[in-house]
Amino acid sequence: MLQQFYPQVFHDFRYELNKDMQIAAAHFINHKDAGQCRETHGHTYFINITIAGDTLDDSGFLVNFKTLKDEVHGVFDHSLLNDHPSFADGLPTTEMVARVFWEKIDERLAAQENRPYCLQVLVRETPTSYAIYRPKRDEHR
Ligand SMILES: Nc1nc2c(c(=O)[nH]1)N=C([C@H](O)[C@H](O)COP(=O)(O)OP(=O)(O)OP(=O)(O)O)CN2
Ligand SMILES: [Zn+2]
Repeated sequence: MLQQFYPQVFHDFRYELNKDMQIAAAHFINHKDAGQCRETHGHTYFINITIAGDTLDDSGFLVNFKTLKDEVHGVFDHSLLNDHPSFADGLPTTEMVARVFWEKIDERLAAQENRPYCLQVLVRETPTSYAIYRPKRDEHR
């Protein structure tokens, strides 16, 4: 599958993991330049999340894969993205979706003692369109 090709992030952490998931969600882009996307429509979003760190927790996990699924799928699956406060500006574009997912994941990871980092969130909105959010080094909490 095309979705199984991922752009890589270069880093020097000891461990890296990747979590894939899909969510079904609707959105509309509230902007004059959005064309047909101003109307509410749905996508199956394909998401790949890259986490890295030097230390594992006492279960031997960098982060539990389930934690990542809970933060994204658990919150956004089968929803209208525009209804979430994170998209109050009315612009749940692919780029913004990737950034919002990164913010939620990074906040959760900041609470872990072993402190893994989310280095990349890839969001594929259609078979021909995807966006990536990669934080700047000083952007982590
Ligand atoms: N930079 C962005 N451009 C567009 C976004 C976006 O989020 N960021 N979104 C849209 C639409 O919401 C649409 O869902 C995706 O657009 P597009 O890739 O053009 O969809 P198609 O399936 O029609 O693509 P084809 O390759 O032409 O079949 C628009 N732009
Ligand atoms: Zn769309």
